[in-house]
Formats: sequence, structure tokens, C-alpha cells
Amino acid sequence: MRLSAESLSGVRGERPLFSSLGFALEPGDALVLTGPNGSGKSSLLRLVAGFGRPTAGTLRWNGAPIADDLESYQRVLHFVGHQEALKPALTARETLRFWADLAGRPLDDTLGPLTTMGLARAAAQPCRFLSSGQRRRLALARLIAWQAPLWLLDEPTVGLDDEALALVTDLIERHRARGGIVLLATHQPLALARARHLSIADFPPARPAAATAW
Ligand SMILES: Nc1ncnc2c1ncn2[C@@H]1O[C@H](COP(=O)(O)OP(=O)(O)OP(=O)(O)O)[C@@H](O)[C@H]1O
Repeated sequence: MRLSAESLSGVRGERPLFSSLGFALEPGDALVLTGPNGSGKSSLLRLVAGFGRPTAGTLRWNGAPIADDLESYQRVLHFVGHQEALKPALTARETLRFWADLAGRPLDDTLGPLTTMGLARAAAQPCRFLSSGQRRRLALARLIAWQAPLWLLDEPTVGLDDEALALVTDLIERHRARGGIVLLATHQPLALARARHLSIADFPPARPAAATAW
């Protein structure tokens, strides 16, 4: 299992964000994306998730460009973005089941992942009654339910209390210990062992060639 990015350039809208960016991740690796607001961390994660194409460079999964078979590639990853996309009328438990069915990965046990995320008592509550931290915990419960090998996490800890922060750290470390790969963006330092860091600011967009002065 190997995820690599070679000479990647990305834009969002019209704006160039980074260029010549590269990394290679193998089982057990964690790469933490850092950089100021608006520098392109979410945009990079979206590219790695296969939502959009880089303007240059190649993303590879096990050596093959992800664009060659995006559907198969997207089955091995789990992306947790900023938006939890919860349906207000569904309970936490129904939400997990709904997501599982939508992804074509039916679940035997919905309560287990919710319990792990400290949501057992909220399992029967409609999502409209969940707090923002509980909503975040619910989005993260999907990671436990699916066990995809590649986790792409965009600021997974926003709005979480200390207990949930420790839970997420533990989830990530257990995932790595099983041979999983994690790529995450965060402004909040996480206590991950031997995590690598990549600052988007170290890969500034290529400048257009300067006009010749006469
Ligand atoms: N939907 C969009 N359409 C066009 N431009 C966008 C869109 N979303 C974000 N951008 C722009 O893309 C740039 C990079 O945004 P991105 O969300 O990737 O940064 P980030 O590093 O994740 O920021 P933050 O730390 O604030 O989450 C910003 O300049 C932003 O204004």
C-alpha cells in the first residue's frame, strides 16, 4: 500500500495554491499538513480524495495514477471534511446506517462505533438535537465503521473537547498500528508518534516568467 504525490500543482478557482509538491506514504505513516488559513490544505486533501484534478503532477495509489481507476481508489479511502452533512430528522444511529448504505457498505453494528466515540446516549437522538462536538464525533464514527486503509481528515478535531481529542488521537494511532495511512490537515497539534509534517507554504505556486524589461 502506497500513496504518493509527484510534482503536484493545484489551483482553487483561478488561484494557484502550490506547485512541485510531493510526498510518499506507506503503511503506518501519518502526514500532517500545516499552513496558514487559505494556503491550500483542504484543496490538497480534496485532490488526494480525487475531487478534482491537479494542474500538474500525479497522484498515485500503489504506483498507478489514481485517475486511471478513480472508483476503485475512492473505495479504499475515507474522507472526513468540514461539513458533516447530517440529515436533521435522522438519529445518530440511522445516520450511520444511511451513510453505510449510501456507500454500499452495509453495517451490522451501528452502536459500536457510536459507543467508541462517546455517543451511545445520543444514538437515538435526531441529528438536529446534536451539539456541534457531537456532530463532529458522529462524522468521525464513520472511520471506525468502515476501516478504510487510507484516511483523509480535514481538521478532524475542530470543536472537540479534550476527551474527544484523545479519542481521535487514539483512533488514528490504532489505524496506523494496523497498517493504515493518514493524511490530515490541522491547526491543532496532535500527539501522534513519528508523524511527518508538510507545510504548504514550502511549495509556493510557480510564478509566471517575468516580463522582459526593455
Ligand atoms: N469553493 C471554492 N472556490 C474557489 N476558491 C476557493 C473555494 N474554497 C476555497 N477557495 C480558495 O482556495 C484557497 C485555499 O483554500 P483552502 O480551503 O484549501 O485553504 P486551507 O489551507 O484549508 O485553509 P483553512 O486553514 O482556513 O481551512 C483560498 O484562497 C480560498 O479562498
